[in-house]
Amino acid sequence: MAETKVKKENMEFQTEVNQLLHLMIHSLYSNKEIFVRELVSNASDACDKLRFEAISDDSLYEGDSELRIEVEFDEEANTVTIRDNGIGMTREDVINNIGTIAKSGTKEFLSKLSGDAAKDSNLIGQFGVGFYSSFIVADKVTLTTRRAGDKPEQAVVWESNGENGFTLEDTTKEAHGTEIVLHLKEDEKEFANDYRLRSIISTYSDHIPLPVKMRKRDEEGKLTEEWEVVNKANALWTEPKSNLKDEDYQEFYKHIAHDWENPLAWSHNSVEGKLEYKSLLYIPSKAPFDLWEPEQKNGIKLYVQRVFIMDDTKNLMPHYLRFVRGVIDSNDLPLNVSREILQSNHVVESMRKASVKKVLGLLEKMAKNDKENYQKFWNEFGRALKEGPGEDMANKEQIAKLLRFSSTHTDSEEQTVTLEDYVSRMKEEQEEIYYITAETFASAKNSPHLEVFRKKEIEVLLLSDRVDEWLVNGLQEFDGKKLQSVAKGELDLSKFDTEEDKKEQEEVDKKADGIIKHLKEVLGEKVEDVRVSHRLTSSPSCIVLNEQDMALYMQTLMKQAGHDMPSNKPVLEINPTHPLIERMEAETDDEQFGDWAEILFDQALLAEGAQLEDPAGFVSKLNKLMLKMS
Ligand SMILES: Nc1ncnc2c1ncn2[C@@H]1O[C@H](COP(=O)(O)OP(=O)(O)OP(=O)(O)O)[C@@H](O)[C@H]1O
Repeated sequence: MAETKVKKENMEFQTEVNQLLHLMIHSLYSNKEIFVRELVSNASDACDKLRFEAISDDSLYEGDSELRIEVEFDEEANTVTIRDNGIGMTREDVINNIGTIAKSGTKEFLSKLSGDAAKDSNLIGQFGVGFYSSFIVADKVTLTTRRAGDKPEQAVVWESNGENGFTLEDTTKEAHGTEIVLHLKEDEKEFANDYRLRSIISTYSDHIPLPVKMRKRDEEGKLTEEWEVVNKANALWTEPKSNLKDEDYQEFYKHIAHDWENPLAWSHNSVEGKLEYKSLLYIPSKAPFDLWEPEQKNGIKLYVQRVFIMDDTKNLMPHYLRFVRGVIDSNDLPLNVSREILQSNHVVESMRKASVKKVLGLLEKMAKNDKENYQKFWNEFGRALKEGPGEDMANKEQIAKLLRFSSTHTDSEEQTVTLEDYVSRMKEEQEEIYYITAETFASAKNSPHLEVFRKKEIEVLLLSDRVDEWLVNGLQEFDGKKLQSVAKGELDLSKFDTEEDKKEQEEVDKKADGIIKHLKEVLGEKVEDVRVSHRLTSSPSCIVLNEQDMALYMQTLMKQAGHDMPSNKPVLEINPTHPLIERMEAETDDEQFGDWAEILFDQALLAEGAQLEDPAGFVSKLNKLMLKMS
């Protein structure tokens, strides 16, 4: 059978790659040398993958099992070459991996870029540029690769100038793995230099567990054919802590997390006894771009006896701690551990439990000793941590102490109030922790439900993150004090009332009997009940839900997302001392009263972020009233 061989073909970059390349070249000029780290990281990942696959099939090594990365340069040709004998890529892999961006959320990410180089370079850092960083310094990149186990003739060359797409051509490559030649731009010659490359490698790649080699020099300083290892090549997590400096931990973090910024904190542990493992866990300083995507790309790197097994995003950390990065290296798991085994393995379970404790302990320490950094952490990852009490009952108490909120005490959007702070400010008679949930901070802060609390100077937590309803459901109580929504159920604040207040209230209640009855008749099936409010001081009415009901703005969101929401009827509460209600009481025209009643009800729904069933009807009634006033 005649073999159809593709000689050379031209292909286009995915639109997003073009955009990213353009931005990168223009935003990252102050950080050019990171291309070495990015390419070395990829090479080391490729070696890890081969080592893992070779556990079940060691013919993949093709007789060369000493995994390594080689870095070479040619001053005259103005090139830098980075080579690995890792897993390599097939033609199809190259098309899928290089020239396209498989990351979900890429479009959204690109739309966030502002054109301001400094800001964008930060964002690009979070996104991770990987292979494309080659084009910061090169005007042509040639990548030659062959998948381990394939025939030498199945190799392929990919080439691009970063602007007009790329070419793919079949070739022959004896060694498996990948070689990348960077043809440096005229003004980036400085990188084709022995000293410069060595120093970049030792800065960024000293502690990756693989040797990075460069050509040895002879006594006269001339390059020889021999290779020497230029990084320390020790798996950082296996080193005793006393050998390591902060910078070592920081650079290693950047390598494994594909991040550019230093982490906020880390915890390095060596566990011996029943189980033996080492862990190195980091809290990043910036949320990765995919933190809110359903699936994350990076997570914890699982090693077994120093052999990389897989990036795990599900089994070694709970979902609410999905931002944690690092390495766990076990001596107890079998080398051929699979994803399925990970899901129900008691060794994994124990390591996970202990690692969660480590992370929570690390956060506790930061919250206590380094408030500024903790606030930074909270602003980036607080919403993820808020998923904790619902997800991890066993650590609920500990997580609760780490939570930060906005409250009427500060009235500021920045979440700084702890539950312990709140409890310490509770009134003597107060037994519950009051909160309100709303779609935005402004609507929480300005909610009519808060009026009486402000008057009586009782603090209320202002919750406006999407996850907050889920949080309060999971948390239920703190320090023996129940969390109570100020917008749900009958509110009894009588214990905070003076005798005089109580008497006044009774009179108001009595006086309101007539209008309450009238409103019930008019609103009929729309409401569960109409009653006098003990919540309002300056608004005429508000909506109150049952204890178990989801907040109205959440019901709206769920409906929009296509969920069927059972609609329990709400309670309308009115403030009989409000001039509007007093004016209504005096109304003798039934039709007019009906319009007022509906408007009163609808506007209370609107204030809760609910959607009106008949918005046009509401507007026309309002217009009718306005015309009468004019
Ligand atoms: N040296 C290599 N050997 C084998 N495969 C490679 C190599 N370099 C890159 N790849 C493949 O190309 C893919 C894309 O690489 P790229 O560096 O763009 O992104 P990444 O490493 O997946 O993520 P990040 O952007 O976070 O670095 C990799 O996931 C890998 O599958």
